[in-house]
Amino acid sequence: MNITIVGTGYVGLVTGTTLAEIGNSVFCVDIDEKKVEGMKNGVVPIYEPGLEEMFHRNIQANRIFFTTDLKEALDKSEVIFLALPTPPGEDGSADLSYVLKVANDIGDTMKDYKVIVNKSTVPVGTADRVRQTIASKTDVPFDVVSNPEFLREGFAVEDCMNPSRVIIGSSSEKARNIMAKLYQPFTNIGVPIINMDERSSELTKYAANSFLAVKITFMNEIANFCEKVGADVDLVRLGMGSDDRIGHRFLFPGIGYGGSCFPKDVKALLNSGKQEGYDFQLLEATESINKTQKVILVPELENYFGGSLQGKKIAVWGLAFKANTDDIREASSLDNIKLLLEKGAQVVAYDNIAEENVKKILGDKITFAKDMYSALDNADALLIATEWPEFKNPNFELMAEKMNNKAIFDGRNMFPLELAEQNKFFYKSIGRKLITQ
Ligand SMILES: NC(=O)c1ccc[n+]([C@@H]2O[C@H](COP(=O)([O-])OP(=O)(O)OC[C@H]3O[C@@H](n4cnc5c(N)ncnc54)[C@H](O)[C@@H]3O)[C@@H](O)[C@H]2O)c1
Ligand SMILES: O=c1ccn([C@@H]2O[C@H](COP(=O)(O)OP(=O)(O)O[C@H]3O[C@H](CO)[C@@H](O)[C@H](O)[C@H]3O)[C@@H](O)[C@H]2O)c(=O)[nH]1
Repeated sequence: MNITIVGTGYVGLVTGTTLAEIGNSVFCVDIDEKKVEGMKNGVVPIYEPGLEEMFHRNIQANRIFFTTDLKEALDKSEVIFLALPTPPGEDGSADLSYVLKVANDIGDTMKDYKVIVNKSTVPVGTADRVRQTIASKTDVPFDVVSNPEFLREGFAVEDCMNPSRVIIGSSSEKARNIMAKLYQPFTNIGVPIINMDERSSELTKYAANSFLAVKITFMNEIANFCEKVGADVDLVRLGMGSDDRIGHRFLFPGIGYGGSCFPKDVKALLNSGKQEGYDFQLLEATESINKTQKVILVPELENYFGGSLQGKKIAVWGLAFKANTDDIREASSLDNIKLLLEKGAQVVAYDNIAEENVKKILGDKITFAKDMYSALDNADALLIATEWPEFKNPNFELMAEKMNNKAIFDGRNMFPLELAEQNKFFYKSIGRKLITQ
């Protein structure tokens, strides 16, 4: 099939590359000229495990193309995916200007029947607005489909190649048949297609993300309470998760959830609720708890240093909002660094993959170390903000040699408490206690 993808970010580029991988011809459109030029020259603009190899393979096979010209791509394709940003506006509502602008441009240029498939995360009713926008510009027939994306950053290629389900929100049988044909290589391997109306499909995406944000937040509260009552969250987590109605996933406590999706989507659903006169109290609480949780270790650091962080040198391991990505949107590391700087501390950070993105916003306010150990030179404490695997089994002897103080504040519960104790480190993690029997 010939496909256009509008927007080549995490969703668009990975969707485009994987659809090319299964044999389609894919035309990727972006307004960012530099990005498009780079991709034409083989530069992958984001970090996603497995993407680079697949990207080059499909360029070589002449199955994926890049352009800034929407019209050129539209003329060649029957199915048009929208993978455009829907960032939060000032009131938290999803900003639909990118999606509606492209809908408008499609209406202006479309010459024959198209299926417009929205992959962006959008509030209920957006498919209707896209339909109205296009219809106001043209008499050419078309259909609009809601097809929310559930990929996780860091596993985007794996998730796109092995989706848990494909949601198709459409009232048009013709469009549903085209989508079924497009996704047939996945249904073939047992992935269910769930057909529904556009509104239910749009809400499914917000409901799924908000539920996961609530699940994490609930566990963060349990972890905080564990500390009050002398329980260990790792054991509670295992005990709870073994009930398959609960499951083990997304029960890991830490310094809050971040990323480009959970914070934004919780806000957007809250805002949609308000517009309909519905008060999502659970989401209100989730948002507020997460804000506090993100910086919950800063007061601990202050206490450790007798109340002031003035002049203290704090090493931060990990800047990305989670491991295996260069994405720093709403990363807990940034909230912590901002607060540490406000409190007069100096920050030396280490994250090879996300460093460049942080430099763009923090510039010379902090310094960057070339490896995890040199970040510790004369550091008064270490704060771990991202669960990069390389932090799992560090060389404690080397750490002790480099640091002024043997103090670790671990926002991602990276290693067993026993390990820190054996190495005589002060070690504060989230909701755990040393079990000695
Ligand atoms: N990142 C994720 O993990 C993820 C997962 C599922 C769903 N989503 C949703 O998918 C959507 C896209 O997210 P993303 O993270 O890929 O965004 P992104 O910001 O990484 O990428 C968006 C791309 O769209 C381009 N763009 C903007 N206006 C354009 C226009 N008029 N024409 C062509 N290109 C244009 C931008 O230049 C950018 O390259 C959002 O609604 C998001 O909520 C994201
Ligand atoms: O047990 C857990 C699991 C995750 N997190 C945090 O939650 C955030 C989000 O993690 P994750 O869901 O793995 O990353 P995303 O790439 O943001 O993916 C989410 O958001 C995407 C965008 O909508 C959806 O497509 C995915 O299904 C959904 O998992 C990160 O800050 C993690 O550190 C925890 O604190 N504890």
